[in-house]
Amino acid sequence: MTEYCINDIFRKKGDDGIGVLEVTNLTKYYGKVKAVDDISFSIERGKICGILGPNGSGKTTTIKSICNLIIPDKGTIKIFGKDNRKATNHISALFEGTRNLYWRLTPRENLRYFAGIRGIGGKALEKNIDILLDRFNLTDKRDVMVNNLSRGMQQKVAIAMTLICDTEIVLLDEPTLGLDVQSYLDIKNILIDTASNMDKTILLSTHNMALVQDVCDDVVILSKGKKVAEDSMEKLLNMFKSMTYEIILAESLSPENKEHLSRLNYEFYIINDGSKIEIDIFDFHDIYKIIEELKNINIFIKEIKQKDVNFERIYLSLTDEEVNS
Ligand SMILES: Nc1ncnc2c1ncn2[C@@H]1O[C@H](COP(=O)(O)OP(=O)(O)OP(=O)(O)O)[C@@H](O)[C@H]1O
Repeated sequence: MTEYCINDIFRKKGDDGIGVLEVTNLTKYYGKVKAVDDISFSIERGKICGILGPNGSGKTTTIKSICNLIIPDKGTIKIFGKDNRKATNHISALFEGTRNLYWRLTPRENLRYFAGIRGIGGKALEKNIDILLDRFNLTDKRDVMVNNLSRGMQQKVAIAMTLICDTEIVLLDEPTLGLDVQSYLDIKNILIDTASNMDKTILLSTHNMALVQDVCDDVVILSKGKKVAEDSMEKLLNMFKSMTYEIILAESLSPENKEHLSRLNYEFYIINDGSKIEIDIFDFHDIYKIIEELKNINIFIKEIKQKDVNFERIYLSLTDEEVNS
């Protein structure tokens, strides 16, 4: 067994901009189903990248290909420039919640066992287990059987397992599924802290758009096996901010008026029982056309303002766009 040789598991991040993970033209068929269709993307060191998409869009297939659990039909995956099949020691992964845990072991024993599988042991490991458990607020639970911990605590132990081997890349599939608000906030903060203070590069698959907006630096969006977007969170939010308007009406829309609006070729969101409309436009002139349409059906506008957009709206817009095209 090798001595755990990390001097400072919580070292500061450095060398931003290095391409840690590069996926190029990844394609995978299951029989006749093209699960992943010519996807390329890359992630920089120390960043959290969200891989998102509707059910069946190819996220798990992509993540499992990166871990070398699935052999793709086409494409390459490079970890620090090396073929991923020769670089699995740089990756830790968490799939399907807490399935990596042994229920009859304590958090400390789980972490020790998991590190042991990768040949890590010794006094330094014990010290790092303590540091990790402290960071996850689990010190007082370190000797309690995992079976007797709350769901949120179990999830935190499961995430800690992906960090104990100190791999540069951490892949997390739905890390906050089914958690209460406090556990969700704990894990959200741990993810941000992990990427920025532990120098980890995280690829995160989740359907929780609030989490994505809160923690991700970059996002890759898949739909039906194809990549439909790859950009920084900041750019996407800025881009869509200038295009989302809130229109407050003098009175609520009648069912006939709602139907009239639904027939127009715009993405309307009717709010507050019809007294407010939100709309995403892609051409600035459209806002004048919409004002005109509302005038034509005798709807008076109290106020129009540009709205802070949330990522969920962007996600729906990008994935719908692909579905409808
Ligand atoms: N082992 C398999 N055999 C056959 N088809 C599969 C297999 N695994 C996945 N698929 C198909 O491949 C496509 C992509 O599946 P994948 O699990 O990668 O999507 P996903 O985006 O992770 O979905 P979810 O959000 O539901 O987990 C789907 O059409 C799915 O039915």
